Amino acid sequence: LQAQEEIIEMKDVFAVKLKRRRFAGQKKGGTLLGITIFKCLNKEENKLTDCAIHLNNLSEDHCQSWFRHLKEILNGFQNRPKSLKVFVNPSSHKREATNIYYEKVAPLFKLADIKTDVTVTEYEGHALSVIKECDLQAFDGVVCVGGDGSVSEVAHGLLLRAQIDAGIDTEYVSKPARASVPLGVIPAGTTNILAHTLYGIKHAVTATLHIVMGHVQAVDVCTFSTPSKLLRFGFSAMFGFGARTLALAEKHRWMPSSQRKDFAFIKTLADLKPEECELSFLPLQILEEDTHEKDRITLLYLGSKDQWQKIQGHFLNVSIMAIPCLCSMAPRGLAPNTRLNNGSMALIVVQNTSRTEFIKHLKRYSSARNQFNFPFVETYTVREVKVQPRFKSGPDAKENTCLNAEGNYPWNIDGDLMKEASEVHVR
Ligand SMILES: Nc1ncnc2c1ncn2[C@@H]1O[C@H](COP(=O)(O)OP(=O)(O)OP(=O)(O)O)[C@@H](O)[C@H]1O
Repeated sequence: LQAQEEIIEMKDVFAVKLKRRRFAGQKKGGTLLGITIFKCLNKEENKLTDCAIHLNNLSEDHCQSWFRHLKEILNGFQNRPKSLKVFVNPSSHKREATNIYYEKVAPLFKLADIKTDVTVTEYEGHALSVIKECDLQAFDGVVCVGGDGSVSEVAHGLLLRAQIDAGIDTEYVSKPARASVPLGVIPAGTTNILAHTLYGIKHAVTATLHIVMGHVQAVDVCTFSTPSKLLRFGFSAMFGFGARTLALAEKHRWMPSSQRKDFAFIKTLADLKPEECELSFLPLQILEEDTHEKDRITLLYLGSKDQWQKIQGHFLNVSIMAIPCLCSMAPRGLAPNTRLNNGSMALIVVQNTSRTEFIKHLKRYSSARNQFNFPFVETYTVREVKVQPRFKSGPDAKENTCLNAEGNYPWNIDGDLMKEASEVHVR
């Protein structure tokens, strides 16, 4: 019999336990059998899973000394969290976030000896109010179990708290302070664009293991403001079709969520209308070599810095995205021409066109073909954008069904509906 040698790298290990034989119901004691090492395994592309390796040895001294030694090495990994503040949204998707947390996430946190303080949110805005008040310094990170709406509420809360702690006026934030702790995202919602974009996959165990292993990824985030005040922090926004669809879906909250979204999508497509507005943007200077994918049209401004550009017209949709926004409908992303932390945003402008052409453009998001390769689509790499809708008066205004009585225009910010009458400045 030939002994097989296997190497386990400690950087992949996240827990070690003494293994004992116990009878059913027995909590303490038991015959020592050896030690068990828990490691994080990269099973397939982007997917992480945990696996247990049992090392059998009947000597108590031997096992205790190995256990202590391995524990010491694990405690030396400074980037791994020891204490986490967790928010679970029980109403996400089909109400399975609580189950996902207690069945898939919490056992791995326990195994890795991570202390948790869990808030199961009771209403919209609950996580935000807890973050404003809680002792964030007591935690190494915040974890959100839910969909994009929950994550963006928590991200907004963390950034708002960072401004307050840094003594910055939250009415108008010109140079935002960074969040003091990282945010972990466990996908459990209807849309999970943030988790999918961060981890390349929508998978709760993968997300948990990234958190346990202390993997930290810097992510670009934007401020959305009117000329007079900060509206919120966020990662992506849509104005026009993407926002009208959300506004209509929100009006039909009584429908089951996927049915509501399909209905709103089809109805908005049937009533397709352009928005008249003026877009001003500050292009980012990028070197030619940075445009990797040749098949994507990215208009790069190599001209002088700090020069605002303006386009006016009738637009079916305007997307402003600081991250690529991967989802099942768009596996390469809604904005594949930006990166998670390249300090820029993708501005994607869809000019008015026929419904048939617009559908062709939308269909390409799920195919391998370039969704921007149409004469009516323009993409820009920008640092700032201002969107100024042109308010219609007279009979035209009535036709504009998504405008409410106050003349507010809908915005889709990270899947949350926001209504604004004035210019919105994204930075
Ligand atoms: N207990 C609660 N009841 C109702 N809403 C809540 C509760 N807790 C949090 N929320 C709010 O629910 C919203 C949607 O949550 P989330 O995005 O996690 O779920 P979702 O299923 O992806 O949502 P959606 O159906 O909007 O796509 C968030 O804005 C959050 O603030």
